[in-house]
Amino acid sequence: MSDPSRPVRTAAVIPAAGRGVRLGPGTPKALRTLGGTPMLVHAVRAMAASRAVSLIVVVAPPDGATEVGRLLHEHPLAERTDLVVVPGGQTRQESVQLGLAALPDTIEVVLVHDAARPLVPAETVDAVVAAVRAGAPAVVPALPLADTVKQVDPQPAGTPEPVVGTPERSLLRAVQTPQGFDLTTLRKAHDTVVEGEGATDDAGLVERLGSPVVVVPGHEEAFKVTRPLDLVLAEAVLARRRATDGYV
Ligand SMILES: Nc1ccn([C@@H]2O[C@H](COP(=O)(O)OP(=O)(O)OP(=O)(O)O)[C@@H](O)[C@H]2O)c(=O)n1
Ligand SMILES: C[C@](O)(CO)[C@H](O)COP(=O)(O)O
Repeated sequence: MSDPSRPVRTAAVIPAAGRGVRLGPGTPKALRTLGGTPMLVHAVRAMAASRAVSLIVVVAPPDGATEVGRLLHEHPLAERTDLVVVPGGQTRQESVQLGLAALPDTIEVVLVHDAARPLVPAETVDAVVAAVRAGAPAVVPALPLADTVKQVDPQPAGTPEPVVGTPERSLLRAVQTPQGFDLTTLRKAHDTVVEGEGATDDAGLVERLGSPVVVVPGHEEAFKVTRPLDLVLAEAVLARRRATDGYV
């Protein structure tokens, strides 16, 4: 177990290079506004709200790094948090890899947080950091499922899909971000696991190395803005926070 009084340099990589196809046509998802403020700015503030995080690397749309840099300049953070913007790639995995490449070797713990989860509370971020600092090489926040899940035999659109199984729901968790890692472990995972091997999150890459991954409690407000209805929910959560918590 590490000495909790020793400062551990912690960074956050925020992949924000996706287009947001499922949200519908428009500007890249991370730049769409929530309560008048770009989703990305909310996500950056959520990471900076954790006192552990001293560096944030934002991975911008490949042709949008200058615009994102300008935008973040207009929404400055407290002085204790450094900010770097790098251009992203064609897939989330590639974008995270580009973000990791921008981290100095002095960083020991890295969080990877979707720009598309703008409302994650600071307590969730801190719980992930604490679990990595306590010795887990990979930590994911997650929640139990509300729905029953069926495994199907996929068919072309319009054809009913035969059910082939019903996994035991109590054993399943819906995984969120930020996911936290010992930086050496995550770099090794990204260097080792080839794109397209089916990992849809960073912890999935670490699992493929055979390294342990643990779950800590996630939060309902850490949901991913994926489809139009998610934006409605996000606006409502934000309005409630602004009315009750003085959130900006
Ligand atoms: N090439 C990509 C693709 C995704 N992401 C980021 O990964 C996070 C999670 O992805 P998701 O919510 O699925 O975003 P999109 O890929 O933009 O969504 P869609 O699949 O609907 O286009 C987002 O913050 C997104 O910006 C990224 O940095 N680079
Ligand atoms: C990383 C993630 O947010 C964990 O739930 C998720 O896998 C990203 O989903 P995507 O739709 O594949 O970008």
